[in-house]
Parts: sequence; structure tokens; C-alpha cells
Amino acid sequence: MRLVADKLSGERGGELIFSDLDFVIAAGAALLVTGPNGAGKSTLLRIIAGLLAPLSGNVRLEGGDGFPDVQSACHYLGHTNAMKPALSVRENLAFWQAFNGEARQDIDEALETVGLGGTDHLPFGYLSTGQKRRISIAKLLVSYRPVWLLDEPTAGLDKISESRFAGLMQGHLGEGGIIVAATHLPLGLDNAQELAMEGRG
Ligand SMILES: Nc1ncnc2c1ncn2[C@@H]1O[C@H](COP(=O)(O)OP(=O)(O)OP(=O)(O)O)[C@@H](O)[C@H]1O
Repeated sequence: MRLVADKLSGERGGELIFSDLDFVIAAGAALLVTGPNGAGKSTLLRIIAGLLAPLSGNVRLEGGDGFPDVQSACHYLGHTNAMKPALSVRENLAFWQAFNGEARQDIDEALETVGLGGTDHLPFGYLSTGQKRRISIAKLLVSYRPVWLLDEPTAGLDKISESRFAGLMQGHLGEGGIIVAATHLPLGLDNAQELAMEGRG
């Protein structure tokens, strides 16, 4: 399996944000997307996820057996957590597990993995910023998807959670998964490639 971008260009509001990006990410590899605010890191992730159309070029998954396209193969962890604040942690994760399919860890196991066992009954909106992020990380664990698209995944995480998440990412790569992460912070991934987006100054 590999994720391939060919001459990918992106725009927002009619303005060109980046052009002619090429990359190839092999199974088991990570690409760190870096660059200043507004450089287009989130825009790139949203295009890969199929949430925005590219202006030109394309991104495709080759050899993603069982996953016909990038969109169905990826977990997208955006800036916002995509959880309903009034629903419990369990209800939110159950929704995402049913929506994404390919059930993997059960909800209690995923909560233990992110160090939040026993919070399942709490409304998501009661949790702290870092706890909310950790529940969103649990979403990556309750369904299997080979490509993880992560937008500032460690924002708000404490040190222990940061290194626990680094371990989860290494585990995903070790199983042949792919990670594309937009980040201003080191993520603790060895041997990640970097795509430095320049921005417009
Ligand atoms: N919906 C939109 N309409 C118009 N312009 C937008 C829209 N969303 C983002 N932009 C612009 O697109 C550019 C790229 O934004 P993007 O969020 O991709 O940057 P980023 O590299 O992720 O930044 P940050 O490091 O601040 O998260 C910015 O100039 C932003 O103002």
C-alpha cells in the first residue's frame, strides 16, 4: 500500500494556497507536514481526506486492499474533535465505530488505551481540552483504517499523553499503516519524512 499525491494544488476562497505537491508515502511511513500558520497544512489534510476538492492534481491510495479509495481508508482527526458535547463518551465513540465500520478495539479497551477508562458515562462536553483530544484519539482505535490524517494531534495533551500517543502512532506504523500529520511540535516519530510548506509570508 502507498499514498501518492501527484501535482496536487489547493485553493481556499478562490486563492491558490499551494501548487504541484508530489509525495509518496509507503506502508509503515509517516509524513510530517510543517510550516507557518496559514501555509495550507489543514487544507492539504482536508483534500487528502476528500473533504475538499483539489484545484488540480490528485491523491490516491495504491494497493489499499479492501479500501477502494483514500477517503474510505482514512481516519481524519481535525482541529475540532467532531463529538457531540451532550452525548456521553460511550455514545460518541459508538456512533463513530458504527459510522466508520471495521470495528477494532472495543470502547472500554480504547478508553483504557488512552488512559481514560471509567469516563464512558460522562457527557463529552464535561471533559477537559486534553481529555477531549484523547477521546478523539480513542476514535482512531475503535475502527480500523490504515491511513491516519492528523491535524495538530497533540495540541492540548500533557507529556504522558503525548508519549502514549507517540507509542500508538508507532504501533500503527509497525502494522503497515500510514500517517500524515500537520504539526508545529515534534511528535516523537522516528524516521518520518517532512513536507515543509512555505506559506506566503
Ligand atoms: N473556508 C475558507 N475560506 C477562505 N479561506 C480559507 C478558508 N479556510 C482557510 N482559509 C485560508 O487558507 C489558508 C490556509 O489555511 P490552513 O488552515 O490550511 O493553514 P494551516 O497551515 O493549517 O495553518 P495553522 O498552522 O494556523 O493551522 C489561510 O490563509 C486561511 O486563511
